[in-house]
Amino acid sequence: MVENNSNSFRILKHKVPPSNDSAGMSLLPHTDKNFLTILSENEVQGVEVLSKEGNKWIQVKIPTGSVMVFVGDTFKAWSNGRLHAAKHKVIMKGDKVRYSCALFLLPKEGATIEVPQELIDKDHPLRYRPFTYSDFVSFYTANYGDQTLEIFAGL
Ligand SMILES: O=C(O)CCC(=O)C(=O)O
Ligand SMILES: [Fe+2]
Repeated sequence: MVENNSNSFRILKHKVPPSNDSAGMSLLPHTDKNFLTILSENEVQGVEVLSKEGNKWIQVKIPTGSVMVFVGDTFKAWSNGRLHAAKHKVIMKGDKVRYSCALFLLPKEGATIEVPQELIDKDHPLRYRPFTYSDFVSFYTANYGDQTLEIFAGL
């Protein structure tokens, strides 16, 4: 599915918040919709990740020379929900601009995202119906919201 896949590369500039005392929401809470994201940042941190329990935002400092990897909703679906797609956001504080580079790995065009039989058993019943990434993204663009994957493909 990810063999001969396509990728999308993005450089984001997060501006300094209006006053040094204020903290600015620079990217709203979301899960990535793609398969996997590889993220690097300059020395200006700002990513916060929601704990799996959903009750705590954790500030993340990506060590210099390292990258952060996010499981996207598509990978979560393919794994039958065994992998967690962490919700994250960007909060800007201080007086330095943040630059981040993100490589978004997308499923092969037209590929059906379908849970492999090996990942389904009595303790892990099938949680997601098969879908294509482009249908999922179209649904997401038309219905921005929190539980997009569950609403779109959840069983
Ligand atoms: O800019 C960042 O640090 C995060 C970017 C991000 O989460 C995204 O583009 O999906
Ligand atoms: Fe993201």
